[in-house]
Amino acid sequence: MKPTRTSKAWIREHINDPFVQRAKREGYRSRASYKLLEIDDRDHLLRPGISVVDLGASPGGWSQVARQRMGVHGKVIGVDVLPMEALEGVNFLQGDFLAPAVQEQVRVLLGNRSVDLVLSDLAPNISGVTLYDQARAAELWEMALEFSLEALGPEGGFLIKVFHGADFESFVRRMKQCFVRVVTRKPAASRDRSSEVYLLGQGLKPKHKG
Ligand SMILES: C[S@@+](CC[C@H](N)C(=O)[O-])C[C@H]1O[C@@H](n2cnc3c(N)ncnc32)[C@H](O)[C@@H]1O
Repeated sequence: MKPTRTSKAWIREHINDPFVQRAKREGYRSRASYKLLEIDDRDHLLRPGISVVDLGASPGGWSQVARQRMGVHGKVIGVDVLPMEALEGVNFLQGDFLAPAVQEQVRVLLGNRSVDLVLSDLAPNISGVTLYDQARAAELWEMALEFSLEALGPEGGFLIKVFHGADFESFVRRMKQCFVRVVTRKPAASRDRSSEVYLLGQGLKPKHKG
């Protein structure tokens, strides 16, 4: 297929992107690694020995950062509908996170252990139909939140990528109902023109504690 003008512009921008070049040099699988590195520099989420579930893990940039910063101890479970090349110290599950059977597999991998940190960089494929895409994204946010409420320990954290748009404000309100502390992060590697931001919730409010 002949590349369109927009896809050519995207490829040019991608190749020239300083974070893409840096990721290549430094051995990260995606430019997204720099988003988590910056957030973690500020919020100190990744500590040795914790257990982390990385939703939307492929190609593995966030799981790499988690593993690096946690050292050899602790658990990292990655989930993605796409395949992911194996990463040492990361349990990867390929499947649709919206499927109850896939969430059950994550629980089995966790054993009886509660989760310290749920990361969600989940993003649906964009169809171009705004209302449909927003609804798909909001469904993923809600599922990731529901999973976190059930899986996190009382002091756990939940970092999620969301987009400004129809469901944004109501999702922020939901986060504030569930977590003691909710902050917004927009790391430098998140492009200015992108409506994405990251929400970080920490500490479950009493009615959500297990
Ligand atoms: C922005 S990418 C994640 C990049 C990753 N954090 C990294 O650093 O390499 C978003 C991912 O979400 C995944 N995804 C979207 N919907 C999903 C679903 N329902 N279940 C599992 N993964 C999904 C996509 O396949 C894609 O790999």
